[in-house]
Amino acid sequence: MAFEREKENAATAAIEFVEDGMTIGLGTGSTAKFFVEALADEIADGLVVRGVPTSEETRRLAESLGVPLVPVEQVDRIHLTVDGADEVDEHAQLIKGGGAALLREKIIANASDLMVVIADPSKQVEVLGSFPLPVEVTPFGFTITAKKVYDALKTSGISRPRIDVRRGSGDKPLVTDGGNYILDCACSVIPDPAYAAELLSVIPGVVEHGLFIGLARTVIIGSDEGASIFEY
Ligand SMILES: O=C[C@H](O)[C@H](O)[C@H](O)COP(=O)(O)O
Repeated sequence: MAFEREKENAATAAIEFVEDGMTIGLGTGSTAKFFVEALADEIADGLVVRGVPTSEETRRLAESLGVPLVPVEQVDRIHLTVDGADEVDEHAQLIKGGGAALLREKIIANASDLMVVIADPSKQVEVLGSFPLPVEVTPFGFTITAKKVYDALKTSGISRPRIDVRRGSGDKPLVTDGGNYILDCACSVIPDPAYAAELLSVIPGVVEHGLFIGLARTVIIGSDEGASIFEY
């Protein structure tokens, strides 16, 4: 797998943001996995924290590693969330959802005192959009919703968006943890992510989109030797 060392170094560096007694949002994906593993090592050494997983995949991983979890309904404060990203630009705006976990990830990140993004250098971009933007939609009426998503992306300045329903096993639409579908929107360039986010958010049938604007305050980029930390 590419960039494993860089991902692991970014994840390990994020441990410095963890303090005893914290409730921590646990992100999803191959980079977040390294963080959950690093956290499990700290817990084995005596750290006392509780995790709130952002996907069933992360819940299973955390349970298998002995990371104590708290049901999201019982959480009154999340001190920190550490999560990966598919793209991060120089304003800490993100595309997320490559692993179909964007809805829970955004709920938890938005509820956290601090969101720390961990990534390898391949995720850094000048302008968001090379990675197809995931948009989570309700199965009911999803073809209608897809047309509205197309119109919204055009209005936001994307010249020729291309939208595909993400497929899972047996070529059926992939179903998220929340029971929804994902539209992958190839945009090439998203000239105004905040405007695109605003337009997508008001479409009936759109449950959530993968643009994370104004949520990440810290970005950690791993390298072969260590990691660089950027504060916003
Ligand atoms: O839905 C998945 C998440 O947004 C992931 O955090 C994102 O896709 C990055 O994953 P990875 O660290 O595997 O590249």
